[in-house]
Amino acid sequence: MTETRRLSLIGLAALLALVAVGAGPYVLDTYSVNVLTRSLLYAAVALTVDLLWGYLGILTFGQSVFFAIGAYAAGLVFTHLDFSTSTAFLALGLAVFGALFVAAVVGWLAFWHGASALYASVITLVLPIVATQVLYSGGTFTGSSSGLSGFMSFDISMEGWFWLAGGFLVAVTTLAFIVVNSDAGRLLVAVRENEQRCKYLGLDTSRLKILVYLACAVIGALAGYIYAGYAMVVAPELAGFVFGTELVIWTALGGRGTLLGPVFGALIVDYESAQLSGDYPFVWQLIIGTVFVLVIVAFPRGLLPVFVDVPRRLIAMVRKRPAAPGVPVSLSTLDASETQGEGPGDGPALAVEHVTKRFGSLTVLDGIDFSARAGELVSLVGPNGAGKTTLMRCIADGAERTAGTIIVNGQDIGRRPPEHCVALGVGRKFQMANVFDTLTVAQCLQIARTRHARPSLWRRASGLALPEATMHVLATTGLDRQLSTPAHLLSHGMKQALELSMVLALEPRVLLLDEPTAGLTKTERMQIGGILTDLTTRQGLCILLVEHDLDFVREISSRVIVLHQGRIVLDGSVEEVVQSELVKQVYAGSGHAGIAHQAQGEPA
Ligand SMILES: Nc1ncnc2c1ncn2[C@@H]1O[C@H](COP(=O)(O)OP(=O)(O)OP(=O)(O)O)[C@@H](O)[C@H]1O
Repeated sequence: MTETRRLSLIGLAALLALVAVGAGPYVLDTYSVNVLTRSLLYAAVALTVDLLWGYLGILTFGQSVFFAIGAYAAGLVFTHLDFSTSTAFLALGLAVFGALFVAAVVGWLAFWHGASALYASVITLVLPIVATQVLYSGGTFTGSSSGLSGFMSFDISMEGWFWLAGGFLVAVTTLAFIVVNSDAGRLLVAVRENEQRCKYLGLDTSRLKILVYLACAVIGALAGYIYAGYAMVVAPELAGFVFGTELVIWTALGGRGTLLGPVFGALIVDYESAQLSGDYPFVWQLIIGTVFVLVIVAFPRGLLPVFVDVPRRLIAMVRKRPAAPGVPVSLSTLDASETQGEGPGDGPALAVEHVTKRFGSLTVLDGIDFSARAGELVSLVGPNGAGKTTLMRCIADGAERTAGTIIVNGQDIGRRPPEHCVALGVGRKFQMANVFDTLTVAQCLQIARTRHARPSLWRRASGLALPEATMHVLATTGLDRQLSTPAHLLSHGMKQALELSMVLALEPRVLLLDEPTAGLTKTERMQIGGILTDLTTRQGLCILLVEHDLDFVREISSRVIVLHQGRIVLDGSVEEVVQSELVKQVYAGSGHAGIAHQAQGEPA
């Protein structure tokens, strides 16, 4: 399907939804129109819970607070300053800026560098409790536990409020649908799936989370503002933990990560709750709770995925092949002039000076000193626990080391986080293949190019230009024929190759590879060896390689550094290392006789 056709279909669906909203007051009774107006606004807030939880992986109980900020901005202004056109705009401004201010403070606290998802959830859990207490203690200003009522509002009919609430919901849902399905929206899934990989691809995930959180806060506040105008009553319960949790329940019930699921979940459950609370005032909550438990036990992904998956599987069975996820992407090679060619000049590409790393009283690295030039492949070998991976971590993340200096391309990395080290030219491949499992090969590569090619907020690109080094890996390993394959279906070797391609797509000048051949077949090892040699000799990359396969090290290294108990015991040519008595003792002493055996011509 072409992009134009896809966007036209979304537009058509939005138009049909607007027609349904327009027809609502003519086919529904007055009671239903009244209740559904509230449900439509609640559904818009449930949508923000889905964006944060379903797409970004942040379980939040605090979205009720932003709804209440919008509602109270209107309630307070219309109560204390009377209603007029100017006070209506004042209240709207207060709603938006109040929500932005609170979201900025909470977002900064919840998503600062290094904060875990649990930490963010706890903060959003505390938020409604604090907000409710503030409203309770506001005396006559906030109306305390009774809230505010009896204020004047917009002169709009009940049908008008229904259309306004419905139009608002259709607008935010359509917008959210377009954004989450765009190239930029895919970043949300990438962060949810593997935030660490995102950071090491140079993406500022904290900033992305805060931006989405701010947008969700504004949507919640606007819904609250409309609610106050229509209901003409606001109460502390709007900011409460119970409402915040209900939003999460509606999202889970409808199907998180689907947008439409939470919208319908909120509409149906809120509307039915209103009906049941009238018909069965003492047991309605028990009925709703029981249904929720049954649905979640039977359909852990919620209801919408069930309705969507069944027809999708039937179509796939008829076609006798699964539908390929995402649009087909065609690859092209970036022109050499378009790639970042900045090297370190005459100096070393990487300089490690007196680097020390301690975990409490345990010193894992002790005064490491070495440098490496562009075009050099330096292998880091040593027994298990020598500190090789820790040294890689210190080079790729400025916050890791305890002391010492690391200079990349002539620039001190200081205490910079991984995403900033990427900008200096560091690319890190992890020991275990670290990719985005639910995304396709092409989508993983698109995410890796985000730093260089800003993704669209509404379109999905059908072409992807990659640096020559990445194209070389894709062609050599055959990954270029599997662009539509989800990463979790790839073999171990292909996943390793994909991660290497992603790191090379960053156009690094210093490439850190932690056991890239672990678990690979002999053929795959030879392929990777050829690629690494090519990267150093032809592309001029500086590669630091951690490797246990000493045959492999011998074949491709320009230099070998031997680490033992956190210190460099030898830094020399392959032959020097192989001949070294000290190195033989290091390996023999630790039970790893690899180098010692090889020096005597025996297989490792
Ligand atoms: N987070 C941590 N807390 C405490 N000790 C740690 C931590 N991470 C690593 N270590 C210790 O640091 C030492 C070096 O670990 P590291 O993983 O760097 O070794 P390595 O040379 O890469 O080993 P291998 O070849 O087995 O991967 C080990 O003794 C390890 O137990």
